Amino acid sequence: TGNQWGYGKDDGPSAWNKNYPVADGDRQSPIDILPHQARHDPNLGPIVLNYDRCTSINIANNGHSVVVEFEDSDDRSVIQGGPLDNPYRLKQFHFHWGGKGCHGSEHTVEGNSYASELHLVHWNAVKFKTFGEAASAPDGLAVLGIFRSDEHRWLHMITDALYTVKFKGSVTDFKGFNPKCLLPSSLHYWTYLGSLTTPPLHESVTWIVVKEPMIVSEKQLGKFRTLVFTGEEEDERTRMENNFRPPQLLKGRTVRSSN
Ligand SMILES: Cc1ccn(O)c(=O)c1
Ligand SMILES: [Zn+2]
Repeated sequence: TGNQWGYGKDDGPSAWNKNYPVADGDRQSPIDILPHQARHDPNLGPIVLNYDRCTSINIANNGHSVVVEFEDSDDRSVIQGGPLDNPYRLKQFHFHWGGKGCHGSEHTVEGNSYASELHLVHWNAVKFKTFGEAASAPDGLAVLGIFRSDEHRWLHMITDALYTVKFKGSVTDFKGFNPKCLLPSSLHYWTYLGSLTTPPLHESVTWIVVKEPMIVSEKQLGKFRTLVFTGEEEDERTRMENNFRPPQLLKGRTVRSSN
């Protein structure tokens, strides 16, 4: 009904263009990254993350993923540098993952998927007044994508909280979590202009995909699969997994690489 979408056979990525024609647009995400065809750009400086004063608020199951929201009423936690012309405020982070052990990342590298992908979503509060306004503007969002391949010491803080958000619509407090602990040591990256990977698929994202994957264990990934897409009040329990969109056409875009 209406703008209802999901990852199933009938409401999944191949059906999204019915309600969201931009799905067939010229800067859609994710993409398959070909490192040897990425243009090394010496002008691309390092990514700078100022998360030390970030304020996490809650963790929620929104029926598509598990999301940790942050206080974004000021510039307390921002990403800047790299391809970005100004600081972008951290709004939320969430994950995409696969079924039992198989692929699950959204971006792929030379056709290879990782088990999962973390997205840290930021918005351009210099140019726009609200996240909603930024989300539909070409330079409105910056999403940091981090591949997740096998045991991560800090991830237990997330996986230990997942049982509290098993059902769609559940929200619990999640304070004092700094997502910097989820990042790999080196922040070398690929960057390109793309879109949200879920409806409404706005072509508003400057993607910054970190090359080095973070390590999570199969056990930890298994805990993400204890979540369900459906609400507690619904009778069926549809396990939350394979909530990723496959790679989209590059359509002439250039992918740049930091050093
Ligand atoms: C804003 C937004 C919404 C969904 N997803 O998957 C994203 O990566 C970013
Ligand atoms: Zn995402």
